[in-house]
Amino acid sequence: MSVHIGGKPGDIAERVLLPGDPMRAKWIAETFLEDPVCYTQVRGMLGFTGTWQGVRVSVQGSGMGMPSASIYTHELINEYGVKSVIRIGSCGALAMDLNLGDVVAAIGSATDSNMNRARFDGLIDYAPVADFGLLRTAVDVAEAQGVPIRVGPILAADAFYTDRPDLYDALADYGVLAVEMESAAIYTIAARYGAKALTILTVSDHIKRGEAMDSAQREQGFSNMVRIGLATAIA
Ligand SMILES: O=P(O)(O)O[C@H]1O[C@H](CO)[C@@H](O)[C@H]1O
Ligand SMILES: O=c1cc[nH]c(=O)[nH]1
Repeated sequence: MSVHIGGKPGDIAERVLLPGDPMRAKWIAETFLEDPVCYTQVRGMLGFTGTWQGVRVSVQGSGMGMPSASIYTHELINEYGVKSVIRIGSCGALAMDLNLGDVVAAIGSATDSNMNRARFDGLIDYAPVADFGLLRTAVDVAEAQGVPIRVGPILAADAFYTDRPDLYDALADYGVLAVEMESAAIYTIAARYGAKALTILTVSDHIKRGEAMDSAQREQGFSNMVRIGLATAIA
């Protein structure tokens, strides 16, 4: 086991879906995977391995925010040999033409996190980006599944409750589609250690319009995103 994941070597597939919420990991495993086995419950951050369409896939909760997601991404890649991580998350939309339930694929991730400034000594504004092959596959499988997918940049924010909504307005002016809290760290760590990463999100809230999904909308919207994530992972 690693410091934060209880699985033995070999318990985790090379392809991992990474939802923030460990209960979403459980729901994905029980709803979509065949023969899911829970390999970790450390800190309640559940992880499962099973198969989808005959291919081994794991689903690992990563928690909220970049410090937490960094730990799981780092250990999955470096301790368990994971080759691709696909974040499956919720987000708050900034773009006015996005609606609740829409699926977004993050081509790149701006961030207010200090983690990359520390990495590059404050001298470089590193640009965390998706793996192009995974992104292209996700777009293709979404099209094949008949699910519209919006590709564009997002913001990975440290704070869920912001004191600076004016900055969100400014980012929207630059085409930033939505806000979540993990993608920049996942993209950076995957790049650093030679793995592939993609973030796929479902719009659970519209920040500018003050809208939020109800539970029925969440389930259907998240199902679309999970199917795209799984099909991308095994392609
Ligand atoms: O739905 P998840 O994957 O947790 O993602 C979003 O939801 C959490 C905030 O409610 C943050 O983790 C944010 O990134
Ligand atoms: O508004 C939102 C919704 C989901 N996740 C976020 O980080 N922000």
